Amino acid sequence: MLRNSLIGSLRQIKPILCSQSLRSLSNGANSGLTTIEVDDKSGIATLSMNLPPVNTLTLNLMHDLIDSINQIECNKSRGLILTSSNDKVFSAGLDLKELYKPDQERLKEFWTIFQDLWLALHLCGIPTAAAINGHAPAAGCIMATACEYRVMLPDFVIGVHATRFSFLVSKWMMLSYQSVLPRRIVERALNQGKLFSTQEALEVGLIDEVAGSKKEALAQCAAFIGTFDKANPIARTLTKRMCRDSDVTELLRDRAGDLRACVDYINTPLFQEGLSAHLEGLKEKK
Ligand SMILES: CCCCC/C=C\C/C=C\C=C\CC(=O)SCCNC(=O)CCNC(=O)[C@H](O)C(C)(C)COP(=O)(O)OP(=O)(O)OC[C@H]1O[C@@H](n2cnc3c(N)ncnc32)[C@H](O)[C@@H]1OP(=O)(O)O
Repeated sequence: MLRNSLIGSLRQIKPILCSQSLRSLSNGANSGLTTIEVDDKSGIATLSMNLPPVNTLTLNLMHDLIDSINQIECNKSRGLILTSSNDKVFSAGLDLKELYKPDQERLKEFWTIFQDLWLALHLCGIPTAAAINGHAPAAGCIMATACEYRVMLPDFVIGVHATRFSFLVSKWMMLSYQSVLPRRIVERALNQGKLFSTQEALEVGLIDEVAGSKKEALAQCAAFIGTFDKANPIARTLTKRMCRDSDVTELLRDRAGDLRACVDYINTPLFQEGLSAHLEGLKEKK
């Protein structure tokens, strides 16, 4: 709903009628794979992904995330912190099972909702931060880079390691990475399929801070959100959207073309063989 209105005019204040009252953040029509907690004092909403074992981005989780982001925006929270209920994994990225020998219609739906999720995070009108309390590979990293600030716990990895399995990424996913890291580092990291340790991520600027615990990470994200207190919220939202306009336009100008290219690529033997080997590798780990 929100995303559609934004697609019409990126520069407009979101013209939505939010009828829910502040703090009545039920998870209504969604599958309950996310939870929202609003801090009464700060007004900041913490959005947790809660799909064991590793928060893979399934259709349902992505649907719930988009629904929750909309609810948080509608309820005029002061900011949004994205995190995980799992203490080892922020998100394992896209659900690989959806990409293996896929049903074609379902694959289209899957990729479209992934595009929607990226747009929802990118265009979220309120300040956003990611408390990365576990591993964040692939789309887990892309979600974090769509937020405005990242705080990560030690001894985890983050990055887009797609080339290790003969995967490609769409240009808008690369742009997300590139909005946080210098182009030369993105080019090298994407080509290498590099996963950065927490310390390496801090050194290159992929994350903004390291925290000793999840509680500290949430506090550091909240402190970041507090830095916008003096900004007019409408001016801030418009400025954020202006800053992100070219990346978002890259996807919006040809969503259907992106979908076609992805579906075509996912169906290639190169992709399917790489994915099969990757899934085997995950099984053999045990
Ligand atoms: C113009 C052209 C454009 C082309 C674009 C085309 C296509 C798109 C291509 C790529 C898109 C990339 C984006 C993605 O996000 S792809 C997803 C990549 N993610 C991964 O590779 C992560 C794999 N997982 C891990 O590395 C580990 O699980 C992790 C470090 C996250 C956690 O380790 P841990 O030891 O705690 O847990 P595991 O025992 O490994 O996992 C538990 C359980 O979960 C299963 N699983 C893990 N990750 C995934 C996943 N992403 N999808 C589905 N299932 C996953 C794992 O197999 C275990 O299952 P089981 O054995 O218990 O049944």
